[in-house]
Amino acid sequence: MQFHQPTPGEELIHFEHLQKTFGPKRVYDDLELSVNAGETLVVIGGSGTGKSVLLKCLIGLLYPDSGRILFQGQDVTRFHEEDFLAVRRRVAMVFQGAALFDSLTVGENVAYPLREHFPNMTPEELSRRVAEKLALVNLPGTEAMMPANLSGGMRKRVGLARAIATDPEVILWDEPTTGLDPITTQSINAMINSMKEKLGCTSIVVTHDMASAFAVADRIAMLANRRIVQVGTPEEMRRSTVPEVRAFLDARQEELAPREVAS
Ligand SMILES: Nc1ncnc2c1ncn2[C@@H]1O[C@H](COP(=O)(O)OP(=O)(O)OP(=O)(O)O)[C@@H](O)[C@H]1O
Repeated sequence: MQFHQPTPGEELIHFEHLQKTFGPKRVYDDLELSVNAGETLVVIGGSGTGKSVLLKCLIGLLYPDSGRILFQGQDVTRFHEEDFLAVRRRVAMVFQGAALFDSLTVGENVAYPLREHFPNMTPEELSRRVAEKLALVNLPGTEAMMPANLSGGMRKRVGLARAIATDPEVILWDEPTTGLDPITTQSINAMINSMKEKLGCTSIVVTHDMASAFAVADRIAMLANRRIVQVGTPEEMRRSTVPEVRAFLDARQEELAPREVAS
């Protein structure tokens, strides 16, 4: 499967009339969403609304019941496993819990997708690429460390280095800041922004964390009632009058507001 180098701003991904059920549970009715090359699109929505399922459908871990998912105009829902290899080289997923192989060193973790996608890469080239990606996530020289000896934030960054090892054009971030302290959260936000600025990557970020959403988003899409109810810039979303968006943001506002302390 061949894809061309996307031009910034062109429509890269289009979820079209997507329907998905799990048994009696309907997750999407008629979901529509476009993602443009070079942008960071954040998907927000309540728990269980189908944010992660959207990412999994894009890389073929799940299939929609009907509708299409166009990647540069090609319908990935019709792809066979071998075609998805080409998609997965271009679209990398950073999983919620970093999902490192605990028995492998940091360097071997980052080299893993390179060995899978480029079996003929020389050991020198492998080491060079691994060192380059670890430096990009501010973990230079950590190749020999074991995942068990890393902090949560470092594990996330190794997970990111592994995800970007194959130089993907698109990065999917599933709850990248969940469970992290404010300082690590900031460094992950900075990482998302720098992937766009330094490497021109397109990102889709799924998150509950509105502070993080506003820190990284070019556009925010809100998933509710089995469809995307609004897509807009952070400013447009802040001023939204769409009831589902208002209710979601107002609830988050209360969570974020400092609590009054009774004297
Ligand atoms: N493989 C699966 N088999 C059955 N049901 C599933 C599967 N994957 C997801 N679901 C269901 O689909 C719905 C959407 O799940 P999804 O993980 O996308 O939600 P989410 O919006 O990412 O939620 P959260 O924010 O809590 O992670 C949920 O009801 C979930 O239980």
